[in-house]
Amino acid sequence: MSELLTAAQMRTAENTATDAGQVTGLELMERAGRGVVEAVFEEWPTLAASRHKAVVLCGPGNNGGDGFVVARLLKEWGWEVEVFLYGDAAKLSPDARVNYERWLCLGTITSNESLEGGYLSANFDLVIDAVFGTGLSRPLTEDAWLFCKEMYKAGIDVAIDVPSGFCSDSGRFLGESRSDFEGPLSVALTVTFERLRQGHALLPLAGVLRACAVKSIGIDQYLPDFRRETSVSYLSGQARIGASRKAVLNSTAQSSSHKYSHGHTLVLSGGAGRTGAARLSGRAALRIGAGLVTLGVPGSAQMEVASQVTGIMLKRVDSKEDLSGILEDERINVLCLGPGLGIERAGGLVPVAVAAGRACVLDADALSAYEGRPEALFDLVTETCILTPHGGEFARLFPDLAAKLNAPSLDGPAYSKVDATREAAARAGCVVLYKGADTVIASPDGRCSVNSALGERAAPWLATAGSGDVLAGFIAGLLARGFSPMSAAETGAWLHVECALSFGPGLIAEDLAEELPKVFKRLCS
Ligand SMILES: NC(=O)C1=CN([C@@H]2O[C@H](COP(=O)(O)OP(=O)(O)OC[C@H]3O[C@@H](n4cnc5c(N)ncnc54)[C@H](O)[C@@H]3O)[C@@H](O)[C@H]2O)[C@@H](O)CC1
Ligand SMILES: [K+]
Repeated sequence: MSELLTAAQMRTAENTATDAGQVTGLELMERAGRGVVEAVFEEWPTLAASRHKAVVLCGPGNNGGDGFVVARLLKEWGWEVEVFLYGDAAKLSPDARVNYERWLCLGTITSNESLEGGYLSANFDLVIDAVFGTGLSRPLTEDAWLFCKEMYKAGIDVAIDVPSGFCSDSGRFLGESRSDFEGPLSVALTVTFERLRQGHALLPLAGVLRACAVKSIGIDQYLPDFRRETSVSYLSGQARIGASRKAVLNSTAQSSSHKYSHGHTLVLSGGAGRTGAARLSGRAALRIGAGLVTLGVPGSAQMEVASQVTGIMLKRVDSKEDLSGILEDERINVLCLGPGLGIERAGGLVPVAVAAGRACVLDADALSAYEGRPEALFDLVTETCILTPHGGEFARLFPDLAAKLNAPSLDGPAYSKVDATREAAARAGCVVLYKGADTVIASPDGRCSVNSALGERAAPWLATAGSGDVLAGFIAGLLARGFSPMSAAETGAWLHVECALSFGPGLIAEDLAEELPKVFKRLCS
């Protein structure tokens, strides 16, 4: 269950299932409502044991329909339930209408005038959001916002499918940000169906969700064929590291093969006083399993680096010619450039490094050196390269994509970080890893993954100086071990978060690579 779905993919699956006569929309709605109640009792078992008071806020579409089902089921369970409706009951979608009428056999619809003045927070144990789901196609209208705002102010306990107002493909709140609500936005439990939606893994929505439950509504067989290139994988949870990757990682701890059979990574360092970043990358590459790591250092920094490293070799690299000379050694199969490299030095060395045809991680200054002339970089790089920009570097290389991503989203589905990273990879012609707590990795052929450090994998302490240098080193080390660029980026990013979670708060960048043995031991046991 590691794929993320777009609203369109889910809708297609639902339609295929109903067109095939396997199930009706009404039955799917019943299963969805039942799934929500099940998830609530699983999350808070004490709620199942006694009577409580719930309020369900329903919208005009099928999300609202799910809400009417939940209201009925909780009422039948013995709870006190109130229901609010946004919109005109006469215009409800047909399935929602059926469930609205079923609800009216058990209860009433409370007038929306009661919503104001803290009514929700004062009167209910559980506030359930069934206003809008995956059908939200435009920013909330003013009256829709007024309705939803009361719910946000009270704090949403349960959001059905997606918290209302957020786009389930992009994780973005549609429209301009609301100056009349300052949050904090937080949703205790979000219940969705069959798979997480893409937006559940992306910021800002992913930062709002405290827990997500995924419930089956029996249409798994109608979901897209995830072996196709259009799917987006979700790298989260303990089970996300595939058997083959695990085997290779396992061998890093046990192998008796010759060091050169595990690859040789060359990390290029900046000058005196700026060598720490490359040292972090080098150490990370070594820890993750590169057989050998060499730091390419300018003469002025040789003493500084020599006094700091053990287990890593040093080579003097002052010029392009020095680098070309070193690369005559064909056992060097990976280069890592950027951390602490300096813009000027990067501008000189990147073309030589990339032209050597080895696998290549380009990070930090190796990317910033191409600000204003990104095409020059895209002309150079090949499919053996990986670009690992953070937000600022991404905007330097892909200013138009960054602008699209940052512009207010006026239509759903909104342009997402997945869209931007995929476009970037296609344009650059290589794997792009767009960093963040919601790291997105895309390859030029359209394959894409999201690696999350949010929700159950939240590791805010990972946002520490030097953390990105370690990630570049992890990826370089995995490339040295023979991982493909996409696989190296995915596995490196996943392990990066695992190390942070394993270490916990107080982490500094130096700790990340040192935590790897513990993470490997757990993975391989
Ligand atoms: N289609 C199906 O078979 C199933 C759908 N399910 C539920 O149905 C939801 C999707 O249902 P819908 O496609 O009906 O969409 P929604 O219920 O999410 O919203 C659509 C309704 O909201 C209105 N609307 C959209 N944007 C608005 C805005 N900015 N301001 C005011 N009104 C706006 C639309 O006019 C429409 O009436 C899912 O999220 C899920 O909860 C589940 O019941 C499972 C089965
Ligand atoms: K909702």
